[in-house]
Amino acid sequence: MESSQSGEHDANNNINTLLRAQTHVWNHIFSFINSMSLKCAVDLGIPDVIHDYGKPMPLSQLIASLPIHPSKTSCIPRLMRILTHSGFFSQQHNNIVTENNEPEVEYVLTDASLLLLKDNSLSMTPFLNAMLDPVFTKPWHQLSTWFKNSDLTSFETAHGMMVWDYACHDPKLNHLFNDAMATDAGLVTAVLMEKCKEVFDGLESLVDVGGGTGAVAKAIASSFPQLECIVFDQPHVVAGLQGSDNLKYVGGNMFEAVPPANAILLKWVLHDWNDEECVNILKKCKEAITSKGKQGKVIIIDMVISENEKRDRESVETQLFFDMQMMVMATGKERNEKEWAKLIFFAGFNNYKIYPFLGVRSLIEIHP
Ligand SMILES: C[S@@+](CC[C@H](N)C(=O)[O-])C[C@H]1O[C@@H](n2cnc3c(N)ncnc32)[C@H](O)[C@@H]1O
Repeated sequence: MESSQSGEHDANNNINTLLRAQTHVWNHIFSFINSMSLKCAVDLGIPDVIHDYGKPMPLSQLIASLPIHPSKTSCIPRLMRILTHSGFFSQQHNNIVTENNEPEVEYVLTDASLLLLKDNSLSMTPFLNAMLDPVFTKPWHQLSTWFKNSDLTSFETAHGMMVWDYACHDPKLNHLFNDAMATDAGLVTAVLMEKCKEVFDGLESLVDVGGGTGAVAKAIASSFPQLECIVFDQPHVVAGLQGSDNLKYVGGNMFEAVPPANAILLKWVLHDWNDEECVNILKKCKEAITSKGKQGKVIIIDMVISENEKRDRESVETQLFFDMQMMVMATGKERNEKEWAKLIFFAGFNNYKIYPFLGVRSLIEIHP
């Protein structure tokens, strides 16, 4: 009797384990539904519509305000349900009833959807638009093919050229990508000014290498009016951009030469490149440093991957996502401290200091 009961118990356990495993597999197969539902809500302007309403927005008002076909109205609650589940909206129940006397839900924004508002200076919408553009999602379908061929990146397998060449030849992608990068500047510079302003103290000149359209350098130049800033990037990226009194744009190739300055900033640049390429970039930066002592430095802003369980699960996942993104789109990777130290010393620098103040990223200061 006892053994038949324990046999039943084992069978139940087995079934539960299998059902849980099945759910796990389904959730991973369908992970893209999170990204695509979010993209749809942003395309429809849902965060802005709720924000402009100025108070918790009843579902019926939301539906009436959206540019959708009348046949789709019953689908909006379903879109809102998954995005509420994933933390982009939250629901309030204020005893409001619809015309049919049914309880009506009201929606408010969360911290995450505030970051998707069009007019928020920290808006991440351009980043979402670029990363979920078919040009950037197509290489994921080629990933296993890439593992079997000799192409440098899966992006190359999908598009026949490297991402930087694609951007050079396609002005639409060039803008999409540059705007995506610029969205990151506001938050990063706010944190820099708050938590490690001393890194910029005493500098007379700074070059932001791979500085894109200059969003970060502009913020630094306005916080430190005595600092001469240069945004250095590929010619097609900086073409036609206007500088200011203490900021100018220079086009060039960081593998050939970097304009001279006390300090060189490399934000979100080295993770695009493999170790050998990084050492070459760092050597060019070292040659460009004009100042001795603690003013002469390279300031790197990138991830330092955690080796142990110090980080929460969501941050670890973000770092792993970025690492895969660098493998698929470029020749780069996200690095742990040991890997950073190796690059830094190989390029001829003497020491480094990590400021872990930037969420999943860090500032690494290195001296010749
Ligand atoms: C990931 S983006 C980072 C942009 C910016 N630093 C930021 O954090 O928003 C990398 C930048 O490196 C630039 N880049 C790529 N190859 C380069 C080269 N050979 N010389 C100079 N810049 C280059 C790209 O044009 C792009 O703007």
